[in-house]
Amino acid sequence: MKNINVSNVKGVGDALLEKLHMLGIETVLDLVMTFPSRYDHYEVLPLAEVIHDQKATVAGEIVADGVVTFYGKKKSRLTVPVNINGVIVKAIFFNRAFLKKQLIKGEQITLTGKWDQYRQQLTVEHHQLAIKEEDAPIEPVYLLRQVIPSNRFRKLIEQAFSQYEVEITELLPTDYLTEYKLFSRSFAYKQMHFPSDFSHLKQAKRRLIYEELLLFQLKMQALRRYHRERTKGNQKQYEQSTLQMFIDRLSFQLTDAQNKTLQEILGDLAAPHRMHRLLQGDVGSGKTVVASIALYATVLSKQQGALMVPTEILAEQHFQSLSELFEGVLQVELLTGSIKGKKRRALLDDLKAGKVDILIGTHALIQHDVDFKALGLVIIDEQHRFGVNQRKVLREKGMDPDVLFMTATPIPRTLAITAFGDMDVSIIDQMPIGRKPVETFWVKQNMLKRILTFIEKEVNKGHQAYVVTPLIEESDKMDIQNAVDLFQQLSVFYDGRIELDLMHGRLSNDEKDEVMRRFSQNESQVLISTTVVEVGVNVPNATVMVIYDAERFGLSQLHQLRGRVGRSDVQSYCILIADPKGETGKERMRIMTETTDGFELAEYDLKLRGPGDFFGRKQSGLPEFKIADLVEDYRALETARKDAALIIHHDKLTSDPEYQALSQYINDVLTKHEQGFD
Ligand SMILES: Nc1ncnc2c1ncn2[C@@H]1O[C@H](COP(=O)(O)OP(=O)(O)OP(=O)(O)O)[C@@H](O)[C@H]1O
Repeated sequence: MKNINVSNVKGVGDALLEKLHMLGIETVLDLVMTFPSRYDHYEVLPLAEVIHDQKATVAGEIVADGVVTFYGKKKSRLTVPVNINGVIVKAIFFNRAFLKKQLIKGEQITLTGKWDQYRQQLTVEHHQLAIKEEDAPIEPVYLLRQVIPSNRFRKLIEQAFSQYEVEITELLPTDYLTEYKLFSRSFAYKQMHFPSDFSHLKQAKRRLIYEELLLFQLKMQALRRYHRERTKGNQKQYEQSTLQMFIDRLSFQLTDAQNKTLQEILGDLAAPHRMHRLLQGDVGSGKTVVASIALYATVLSKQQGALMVPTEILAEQHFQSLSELFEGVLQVELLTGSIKGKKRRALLDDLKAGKVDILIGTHALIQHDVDFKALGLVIIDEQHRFGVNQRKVLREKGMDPDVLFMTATPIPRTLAITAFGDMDVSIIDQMPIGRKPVETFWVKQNMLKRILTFIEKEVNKGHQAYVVTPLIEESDKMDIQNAVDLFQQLSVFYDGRIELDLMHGRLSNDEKDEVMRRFSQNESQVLISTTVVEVGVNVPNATVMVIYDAERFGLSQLHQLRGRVGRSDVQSYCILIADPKGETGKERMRIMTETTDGFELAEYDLKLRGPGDFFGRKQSGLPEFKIADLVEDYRALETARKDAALIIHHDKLTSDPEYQALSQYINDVLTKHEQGFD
């Protein structure tokens, strides 16, 4: 079925084929899987309530056999007189002369069509013999972008079913159908297009949602198992005691959660398979140090490590902190887009010769001319799934290192098992000891003076502050203007009492580095910035985060920004300046003041914005489901996940004919993966 070209459906000529292609329909399966976007349902109305020139459903009794008249080439018109609520109405059927035999005197009939009050006639689109309220036809409505008329499309689907229904073979083992009381696959598909009634439609959807989620979970889990069992990693061997000494020398003790995740990661490094793991932890929970230890273990086993981050500021910052951490022990280098010419050449030579132990950078790290001597571990920080393609690039370069993804965005469980279902996941669910939750306030613009005075007080205590200006999506220029204006306003207010600095995307990299250096060494105390400081910036001495026009940000983003403070044991504050108009906006500000738990905020954000928007505009890595909805169908997702795990680990998959279709599906997934097509 999958491979039958849609041109095999009777009636599909070249012109129609082209239109179908425009709709992305290539195969018969694509066609029958183009489900209606909604269903119209017309209640049976008394004739007196039907409005002229509008579509409605009425019901009555055929009072005489119909009469067919032919006109033009092959065109016909069948007129059937029907008594509807005591009025004799002409029911007109165009080009369906064959109905004459069925629509005979005395039959009860329900009709849907356009009503012409003056001619007392109804141009019928649907009809059904027998009258029952609940029998009013449910009309599928397709999203066809006016490429193909709906009627034509419906006919085409009917035709596809009449030719190929038997080819819609069952995927699920019979046990599943029985246990969950699911429709068979072909029946469910057919009901989606031609529902008998709403209860059938619901059941058809239920079946297809389960199927879609199960296949997806099977794919993710098969890939996960593949990474664990079928890949050959480079098993790392090193002196445990040397690593332990390094951990003992840190200026703090690892939290239990850090220790646990570290053990999981070290376990992967030592194991024969390739690591494909996500390290998740709320802002400031201490992921970077765990990553650093993993990098150290890699180098101890005579391999190289790479840390890839989304922005140059972050690359620079990690470079600084890892250089300090490994001073005199390891060779740490930085590679970003702004390192060019001779310097870059020399760095790449050293890298190839194995003189560099750890390379930190942006995605410049995996450009074609960057070759490692023995790359053993790549850590990819932030940006959901942006690493997926990177992994492919690495593989194409002949490198297949262990990969650890890190994210500070707490991802609701539903999304995590969907977006990251093919990975092992380690979670740091605990903050370093002594951290106090950031106190958050929501204020209006007219409180500005008080806020600035508050900042000054904090600065006088030796602390620092960020002031973040709004993100205006349409214009980068306006962002900067906002920041510049604010900088001037604050300069006037503080009148030289406080050292201020300004950071935005248009500064050169050297200028950005200098601004960050000054702020992190407390040479400036207030950093006015656009959102470039959002992720990862670590200046533990900063205790105040002021966010302008906070209503413009998503909750996750606000949480990220707030996470720039509260990174030591000193009490920190976050001030949201916002004047949201709607109730939802107000609710969002309120919840920010009520919780500092990233997971709680994420769940809330998901409900508010839906899964598509959750990760923001960037490519999210979330699959697009045809009918399932990650929020609504959460329970089905859980069931599918459990079932997929059972199926994957069951020997039945290879031996039992009932499981053959699923087994084939998994083989296809893995073959595609091996060929690099996923
Ligand atoms: N166990 C610990 N005890 C005390 N301080 C710690 C501990 N672990 C990390 N830190 C410190 O906490 C701060 C935040 O740690 P780190 O930058 O690793 O967090 P992160 O999870 O990467 O944060 P983010 O996602 O916000 O960038 C750093 O200054 C780090 O030195």
